[in-house]
Amino acid sequence: MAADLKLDAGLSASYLNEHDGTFRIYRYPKCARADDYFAMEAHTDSSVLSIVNQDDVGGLQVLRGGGWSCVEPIADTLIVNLGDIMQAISDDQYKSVEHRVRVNRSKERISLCYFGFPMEDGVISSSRYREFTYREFKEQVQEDIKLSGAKVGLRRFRVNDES
Ligand SMILES: O=C(O)CCC(=O)C(=O)O
Ligand SMILES: [Fe+2]
Repeated sequence: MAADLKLDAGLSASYLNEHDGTFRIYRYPKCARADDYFAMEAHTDSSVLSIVNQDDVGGLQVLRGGGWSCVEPIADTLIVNLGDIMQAISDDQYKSVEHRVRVNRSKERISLCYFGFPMEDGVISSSRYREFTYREFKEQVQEDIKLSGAKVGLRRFRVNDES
């Protein structure tokens, strides 16, 4: 992808530095009222990319063509989701995928997720968004969640978007 986007070595290192990743383990308990709740509400990741290792229970869904598609578990297979920063550095060529996790009625689900983040103070340059650092992006996301209860994300930084 770095080659496709013609990023030089310096930019590749700043956007996807091997020291700027977070690893999370999730346990989603089973729930009899699986139709009433989401295990994780719809969102995009703030990462460059996210790598998910899900077990065989399923529940991850991605928004595709206006509808939600299930990401069926495939043994020994990782899922790579693109995040907001990849969308920005690719000038919207690659899209940050909206996804959510459904609750399972009878089985708990375990997933292992790795999030690759850019360097905190590396400047993200794009023709579609004003220049920002990942630190700024993260702080803005937190502020929006605090004020309105929801992430606004990249739209905040879009050139010519006052919302
Ligand atoms: O557990 C999963 O499969 C996805 C988790 C996720 O989307 C997230 O942590 O951002
Ligand atoms: Fe996510």
